[in-house]
Amino acid sequence: MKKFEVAVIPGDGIGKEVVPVSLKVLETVAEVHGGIKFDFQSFPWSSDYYVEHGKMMPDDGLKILKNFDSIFLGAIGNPALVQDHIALWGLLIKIRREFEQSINIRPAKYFKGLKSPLVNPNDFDLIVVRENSEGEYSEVGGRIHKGDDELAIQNAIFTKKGTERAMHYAFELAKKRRGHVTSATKSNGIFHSMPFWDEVFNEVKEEYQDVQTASYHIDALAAFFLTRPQIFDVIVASNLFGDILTDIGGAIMGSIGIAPAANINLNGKYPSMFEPVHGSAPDIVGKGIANPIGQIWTAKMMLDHFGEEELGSKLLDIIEDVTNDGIKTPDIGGTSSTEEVADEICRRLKKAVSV
Ligand SMILES: NC(=O)C1=CN([C@@H]2O[C@H](COP(=O)(O)OP(=O)(O)OC[C@H]3O[C@@H](n4cnc5c(N)ncnc54)[C@H](O)[C@@H]3O)[C@@H](O)[C@H]2O)C=CC1
Ligand SMILES: CC(=O)C(=O)O
Ligand SMILES: [K+]
Ligand SMILES: [Mn+2]
Repeated sequence: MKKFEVAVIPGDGIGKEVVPVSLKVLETVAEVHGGIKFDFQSFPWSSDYYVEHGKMMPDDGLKILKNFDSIFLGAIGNPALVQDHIALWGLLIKIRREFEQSINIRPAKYFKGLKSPLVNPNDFDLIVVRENSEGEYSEVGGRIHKGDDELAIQNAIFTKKGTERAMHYAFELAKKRRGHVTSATKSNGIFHSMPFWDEVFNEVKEEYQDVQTASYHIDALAAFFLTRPQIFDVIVASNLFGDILTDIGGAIMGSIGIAPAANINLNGKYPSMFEPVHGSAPDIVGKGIANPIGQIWTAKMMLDHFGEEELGSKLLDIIEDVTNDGIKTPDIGGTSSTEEVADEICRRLKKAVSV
């Protein structure tokens, strides 16, 4: 029996709704598999925790998390309680950085039974490799003066190592897929970092003669996500560009509520973290209508990470079938609740394996 110790952080808002039902799905996966077991330990670190303790997680929070095989996270952010940058940097971004989760992979594909807002969505199947530890997400800079003379400086950080690492990951991934990498740049408007990004991309691509490449400015690339998403295989992007592209990736599938993500630690020193692309969705919290698919698909990525690809792909097939059969939440045109969708996925998992 293989045992996986998973730290669970539901976080804020709908994180607390989609995480529990996804754990039920994972329990069902373990049950039908027979040879794996999950040991979940849940942590209440969140904006509510901040209100009580003045911090998003205890001082030894990272020390506690370090010993787990992975982290399963919902979403962080409740702007009514804590300013967003304090909340995110105090937990989500802290974990990504301190645990050297330098890559964030975020797939998007045409999904059976989903109504894409695109008139002609074609059969797209892409994955964004988002640099996850530097770039435009940075604490470097500052603010001075008050009033009309106030100014803010925000520095973006692009290291050769970090940039190369993201690109190598993208090329290796492309070799296992359709052999194409697109670089998201903006070297016409951004004077230093993006010409550097292009140079590194041109260097790295020399090492992968069998992989085709393209490079587009982020503005045009974002538009191509809408007009011709089928041209993309792997897209490598900086932290901010990747963030923006992947909300669009969710949207063209039919809802941001479906899109999954994996924050990958490459050096094996720390656990990786699995979370959906979406946030805490304060506008729908408490209604029981949050789409659990992003979180469940994220669980599938965690299964892949644990080497359980076969069951992972079965789970994704089932998610797609359930959607296709109309058991879906309102964001994708259904009338089912969060719980009903997850329960149906569990029911079919049991059925698929028992026949
Ligand atoms: N990784 C994380 O934990 C992230 C946290 N946030 C935080 O979440 C809070 C809300 O941010 P927003 O910009 O509104 O982004 P959001 O992703 O939470 O919501 C954007 C829109 O998508 C909808 N939506 C999101 N997930 C859904 C789901 N599973 N099912 C159905 N509809 C869904 C929401 O109802 C909303 O209309 C903020 O505090 C923000 O900082 C935002 C993005 C990522
Ligand atoms: C913070 C955020 O929006 C993300 O990581 O996707
Ligand atoms: K999230
Ligand atoms: Mn985002």
